[in-house]
Amino acid sequence: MKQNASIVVQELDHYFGSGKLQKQVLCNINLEIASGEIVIMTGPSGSGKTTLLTLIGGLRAAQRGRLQVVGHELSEAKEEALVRARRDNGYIFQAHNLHDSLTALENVQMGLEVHGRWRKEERHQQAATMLEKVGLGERLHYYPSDLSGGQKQRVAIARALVSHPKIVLADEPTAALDKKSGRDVVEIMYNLAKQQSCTILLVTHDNRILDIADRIIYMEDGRLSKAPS
Ligand SMILES: Nc1ncnc2c1ncn2[C@@H]1O[C@H](COP(=O)(O)OP(=O)(O)OP(=O)(O)O)[C@@H](O)[C@H]1O
Repeated sequence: MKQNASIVVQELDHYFGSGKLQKQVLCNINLEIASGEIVIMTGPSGSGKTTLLTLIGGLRAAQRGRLQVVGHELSEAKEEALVRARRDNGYIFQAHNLHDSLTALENVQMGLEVHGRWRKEERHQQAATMLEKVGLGERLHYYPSDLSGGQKQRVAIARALVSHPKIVLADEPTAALDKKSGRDVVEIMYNLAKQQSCTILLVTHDNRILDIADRIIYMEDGRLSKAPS
């Protein structure tokens, strides 16, 4: 194991269902991601990418194998430990998952509230600064319904990164966006992550953004393999 590894996965298997309906979706996954590394995971639909991402994020419990994320052992973690581990990560999904009844500023502040670490004025200030960094300084009080798809995804990025997480997990962050907005969104995410030395694991089918990766990994039939050239 490398000393500065922020994600270590060893001999990880995962199954859905039980009995005759049991289906293995991850087989013997071994993966190390260094701190600050930006890794893109590609592969056919249904190959297990989201399942691996959710296991690493502590969004579901690992069944077999070893999973260590920023020093936390998740393989045998109880629910409370998974909840704590989840708080330490930033998440960006295809559907931005913003609260429609909250403004951009309030949505980003929620990324800080879960930590209970900052006072209200600090949360306000940090969220506003983050929205300025993603180019939405003029839209702090807009509701998601008044923002474009790319702008909503930029709010989601600000929310994911405002607490300076060590890891950001992103699942198809550009899928709902046109080429230009998709590109803008990943470049903003890339620049912020590099400034904050944040590790990113990003799942995508979008070939147009592969160049932002330090490394590309490929999943096929539940196994990690070399990407086809
Ligand atoms: N909650 C679940 N219960 C049962 N089977 C599931 C569940 N979630 C995923 N699967 C199955 O596990 C396999 C892997 O799914 P997963 O979503 O991880 O693939 P993926 O590579 O992310 O696909 P896509 O690129 O389409 O998002 C698929 O066959 C899927 O149908």
